[in-house]
Amino acid sequence: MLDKKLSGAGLRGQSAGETSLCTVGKSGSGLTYCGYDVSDLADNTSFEEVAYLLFNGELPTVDQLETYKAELSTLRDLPQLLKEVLQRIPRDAHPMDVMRTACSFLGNLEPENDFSEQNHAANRLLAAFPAIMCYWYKYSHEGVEIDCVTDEASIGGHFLHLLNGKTPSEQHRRVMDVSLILYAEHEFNASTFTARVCASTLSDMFSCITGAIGTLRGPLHGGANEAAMDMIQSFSSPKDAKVQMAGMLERKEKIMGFGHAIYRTSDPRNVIIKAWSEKLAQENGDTSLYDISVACEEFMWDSKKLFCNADFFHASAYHFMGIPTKLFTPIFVCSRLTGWAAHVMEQRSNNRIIRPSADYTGSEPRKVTPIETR
Ligand SMILES: CC(=O)SCCNC(=O)CCNC(=O)[C@H](O)C(C)(C)COP(=O)(O)OP(=O)(O)OC[C@H]1O[C@@H](n2cnc3c(N)ncnc32)[C@H](O)[C@@H]1OP(=O)(O)O
Ligand SMILES: O=C([O-])CC(=O)C(=O)O
Repeated sequence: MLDKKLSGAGLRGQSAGETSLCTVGKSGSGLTYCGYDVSDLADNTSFEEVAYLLFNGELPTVDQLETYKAELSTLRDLPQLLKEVLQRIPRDAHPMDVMRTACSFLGNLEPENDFSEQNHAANRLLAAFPAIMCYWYKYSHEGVEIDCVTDEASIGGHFLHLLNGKTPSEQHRRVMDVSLILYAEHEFNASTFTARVCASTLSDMFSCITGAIGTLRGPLHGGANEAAMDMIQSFSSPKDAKVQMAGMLERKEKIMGFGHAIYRTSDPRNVIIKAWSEKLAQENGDTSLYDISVACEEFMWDSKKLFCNADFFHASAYHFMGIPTKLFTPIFVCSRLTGWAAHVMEQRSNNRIIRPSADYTGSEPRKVTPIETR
């Protein structure tokens, strides 16, 4: 929204601390990680380089990257006890609940004993999340117990390989990589702030990340990409999309994948993932979903000056790669974990317990009346 107010409820516009990890919505450059523009990172780096950057403050050299990727590869497999827990989670469970439970359970099996283990804990989750998601999905939906290890060099390729049981195309690998880069970090968003609040009590990494997953789950945050997909699929044509969306706005319904708490006129990630969605549409011979998505974008801008956030064109891009809609938000977890963990480390490095105050709006002081006379 052009006249968006960066103040008021929801702590909007208030500084809640310092970070050297990210800027969001600063004039000139929309989104930066450790000083690098996200579009530069999306064009010229891999997700593992971005993870390294967020955890270490600098991009890796060739040798550092090779060592880091080799370390991550050794951390991909899941302990048998975790596989057994995943087998017991029903097919109709929400996949974000699966991620939340698995993260918490891994924290029981391999606890972070002290903060010197924080990088290992973060890397373990980063390496294991794709297998957690795919192991549960394939077991509960297809009765298949997958091997959690692949020879894929990248996390994005590893995920696609686990999901489809075969080597992904170069294009799909690259789209996953870009997607994971785009979702990696976003300053004091709701889930990251949750992680920092938890970290500020000196809790462990697994608790911080488990809390963050629960916060990302909601449709106003990470859950929007799935909700956007359901909506786009319910439209039969670009014209139908515009008619239906007009009705939704009239009924004051929120349209998922549009608007943002910080950006006012555009989300810098949208143009990047939209371009990939278009390429994938061409590859798939799609003649409706991409055009419908573009019609939604035009309609929302023309009627409400609301723009697509990162989630909107992720929906069609993931769909074109054959990813089931219910896994969209868990993929977001695989990526944002890097931002969450980096913020946990940053909070720990200069900590004071996060404990704001509230403006009281309740009743005046009063006396308890005996229960029989109330
Ligand atoms: C990765 C991410 O987490 S990105 C966000 C993903 N979430 C979504 O896509 C959900 C849909 N979007 C929204 O609900 C909101 O835009 C949020 C939660 C992202 C931001 O919320 P806010 O900062 O409160 O929004 P903002 O101040 O811009 O809202 C201004 C007005 O636009 C309306 N508005 C904002 N977004 C939308 C939307 N997607 N559909 C319809 N109306 C909207 C608000 O209802 C509000 O109207 P009002 O003044 O009549 O109450
Ligand atoms: O910053 C926010 O409020 C939401 C978010 O995480 C993102 O857009 O990636």
